Amino acid sequence: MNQDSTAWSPEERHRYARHLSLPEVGLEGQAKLRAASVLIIGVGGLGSPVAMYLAAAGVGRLGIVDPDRVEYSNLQRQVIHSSDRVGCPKVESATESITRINPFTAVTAIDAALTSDNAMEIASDYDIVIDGTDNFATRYLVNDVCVLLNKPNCYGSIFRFEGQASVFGHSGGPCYRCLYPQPPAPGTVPNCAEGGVLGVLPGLVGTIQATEAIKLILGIGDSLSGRLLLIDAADMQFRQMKIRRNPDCPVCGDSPTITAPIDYDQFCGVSSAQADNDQQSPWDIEPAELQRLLSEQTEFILIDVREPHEYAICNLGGTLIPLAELADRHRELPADKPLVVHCKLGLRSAKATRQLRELGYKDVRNLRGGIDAWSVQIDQTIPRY
Ligand SMILES: Nc1ncnc2c1ncn2[C@@H]1O[C@H](COP(=O)(O)OP(=O)(O)OP(=O)(O)O)[C@@H](O)[C@H]1O
Ligand SMILES: [Zn+2]
Repeated sequence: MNQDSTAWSPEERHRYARHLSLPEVGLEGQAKLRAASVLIIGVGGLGSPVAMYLAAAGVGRLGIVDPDRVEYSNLQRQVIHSSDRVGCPKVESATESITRINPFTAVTAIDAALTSDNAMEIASDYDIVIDGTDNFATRYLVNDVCVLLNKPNCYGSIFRFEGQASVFGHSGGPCYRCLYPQPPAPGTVPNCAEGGVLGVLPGLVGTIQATEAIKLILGIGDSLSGRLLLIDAADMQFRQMKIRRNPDCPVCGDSPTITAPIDYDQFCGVSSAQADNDQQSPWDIEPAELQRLLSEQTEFILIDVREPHEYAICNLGGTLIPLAELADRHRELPADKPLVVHCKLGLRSAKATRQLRELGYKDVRNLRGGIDAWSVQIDQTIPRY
């Protein structure tokens, strides 16, 4: 404990009054909270409620790490940020909010990504780590670092209406790798940007992560270590699954083979997927070239393979045939005219382009980077979503 636990200002006593009257917390517990330090990786959907509640609860020192800037599309769920902070570094915006909530909480803001090179050094300075990130490479990194440093990892993840939470690497309990030894194949699990997410869901999951951290600090209750909580917000069902430590786990098992952070992009196949993505296909068309075709009134058919609800957000006026319907509806398309296919980011339309070529359409091209690239490079009035 880095402070005299009996020295409390009148303001602090007043601020924490409802904790002080709770026998499980009291002055002793509040002193534990004040002496504690928690590292929050990512101040997005999950990290927002985590940081706000830990600050409000009186955790003495918070570290926040995130390389991102606040965007309008974040504000539907990332409640630590506000409209006037769009464009600001997320850690800067979060620091302001935390300090406004509780000036007794010290904040270390790191405006950078947690990587294999910096993670051990950053995490070693904290008692507990909270994973508020949205990608598999970082989840495995956070997991391994926590196991290697023997720090509990309060984990949460969200997708659409569903969430998960657990505590990994705590007093002999399992780790994330014990539960998921292998990452999913790249591109098989859509992220929130592609799949969408109910705005309130990270509030639900993030507050569970914050609750687990507070319980660990206070040494009360039964933590989620060894249990995976599965939340379905649509039906409001909470289920749990027992998870056990895997003695063959490469990081927390009996004979670990991972003794330092590895290359997580490579482990998750991100680097090769990125390389494939970066590699220009001979069937690609750049936004500028499509713009030229449109302005020269060249005869071609523009096809949008997104979903109707995406088309309603913004469109380039193309014919809407969602990718899943293409096999049935391709006959609507003329076989003798050039086709340009697009979607949001260029991945679904790359599949559609392949599919149409296999079906015998000879002149089919894919808008590289999708309507998102069009919005950035050609027409900023088209909203990015
Ligand atoms: N390696 C990392 N180190 C630090 N922060 C990370 C890392 N990887 C991801 N993050 C952060 O985790 C946060 C996750 O938040 P969230 O999933 O709500 O989405 P987002 O990336 O802001 O939103 P969207 O996907 O809709 O654009 C983001 O702020 C992101 O920058
Ligand atoms: Zn493990």
